[in-house]
Amino acid sequence: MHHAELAVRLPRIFTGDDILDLVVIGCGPAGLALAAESAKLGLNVGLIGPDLPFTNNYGVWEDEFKDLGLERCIEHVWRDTIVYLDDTDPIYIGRAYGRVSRHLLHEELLKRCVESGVSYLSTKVERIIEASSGHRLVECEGNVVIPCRLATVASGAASGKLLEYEVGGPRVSVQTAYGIEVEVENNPYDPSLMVFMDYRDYMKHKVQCLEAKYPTFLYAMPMSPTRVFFEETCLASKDAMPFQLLKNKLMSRLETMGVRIVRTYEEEWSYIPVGGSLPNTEQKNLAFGAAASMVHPATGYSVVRSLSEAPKYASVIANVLKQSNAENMLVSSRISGNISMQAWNALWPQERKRQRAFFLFGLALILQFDVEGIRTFFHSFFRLPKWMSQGFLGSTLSSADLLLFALYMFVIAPNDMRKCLINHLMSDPTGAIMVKTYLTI
Ligand SMILES: CC(C)=CCC/C(C)=C/C=C/C(C)=C/C=C/C(C)=C/C=C/C=C(C)/C=C/C=C(C)/C=C/C=C(\C)CCC=C(C)C
Repeated sequence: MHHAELAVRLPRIFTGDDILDLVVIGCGPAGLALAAESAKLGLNVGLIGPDLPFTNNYGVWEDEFKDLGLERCIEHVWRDTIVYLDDTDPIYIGRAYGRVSRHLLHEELLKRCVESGVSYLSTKVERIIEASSGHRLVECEGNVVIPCRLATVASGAASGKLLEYEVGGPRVSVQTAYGIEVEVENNPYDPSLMVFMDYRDYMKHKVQCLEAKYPTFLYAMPMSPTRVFFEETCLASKDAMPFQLLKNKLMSRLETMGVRIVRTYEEEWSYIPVGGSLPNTEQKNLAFGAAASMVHPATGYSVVRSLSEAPKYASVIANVLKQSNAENMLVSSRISGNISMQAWNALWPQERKRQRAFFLFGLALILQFDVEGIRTFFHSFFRLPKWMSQGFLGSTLSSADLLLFALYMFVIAPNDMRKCLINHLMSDPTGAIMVKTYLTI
């Protein structure tokens, strides 16, 4: 039912010689949100990409989604969120968590596109080139060419061939997860609490299997006393953890816990590249969402950030286009070369780069821990004042706040962990890069 909705509900891009103000490539949450917000500002916007339903189950903090005016897209809310690290008392985070209905979110973003007058073409983009007039020409499958003044790539982390990234940046790591929504007997989890992380050692009293030594955790959304979404998650690893391994680990975990699956509704494989380089901010094509490296390197979350930055980024794009219009009338017919750069600088100002350098340093820290190390680390993380841990997860701490965050973490961490933090700062290359980025004005 959700198939072909974009094609049915949005007017088709007219492929004559009309020049669109903006073409957005990619129909995920980031692409749809940016297209709608830009068209709302009066731009003539075309959206290009395959017409597919959203496939991932998004989990969000309820307050963040409410702030975006999207609470009606949440299909289930847990009044609190819980973290189990070991056999000591669990940690209550004191924050409601929601499961986003991917159908309602798709529907809502599509509605915003319809209302603001976005046009659409269901096809694959092959490359984007520059016309002699300075316009962008978006070349699609079947020799269809769409001229536009600016093109923004928002087709996720696999947008590589349409964009250039800084060379020599950090290596990409991967967050992988295998999930199932199931009907079960013996669900041990309270249906009023969302299980953000369960890092407990479920194999403690058993012969250790191969999978047990990997530091993965269980993310669980009990929808009712018997229906649960379980997801075995590897927060980050240098090489993607094979899905089969995650699946085996989930199955033996559930078995050890005495949970018996009586029916499977859905299976999910999630692969999220984290870290990696920033896009080259001198290129003429723009990017947004995961394609623009907006995924939080230390958590893998990105949807809320893309949705919340879409209005601001759209207004930057509208302004640079307006400005270049005025300049063109005065000077020549050529689009001035630096308009893309202004948009890039608005997306990745030096302050954002500092924050990201800190997150990459955090990601490298996580990568080197074994299960025991991760438990000790998160014991400290979840004891931070709320504004710090929430701000870290939501990317809302300034670069100065992040230094305070690091110092606080150091103060409350046990001695071994303190040593580890300082060692990491002194010896990991991401530490030196972070210091250098912080010192660049
Ligand atoms: C479907 C989808 C979308 C998905 C699926 C998958 C999943 C389920 C996922 C999930 C995820 C999660 C849950 C995540 C979470 C995360 C977290 C919590 C994270 C956190 C992190 C943290 C960190 C990184 C931190 C860091 C820290 C640091 C770096 C610190 C430092 C410090 C120092 C260096 C010290 C200094 C001092 C002086 C100088 C004295």
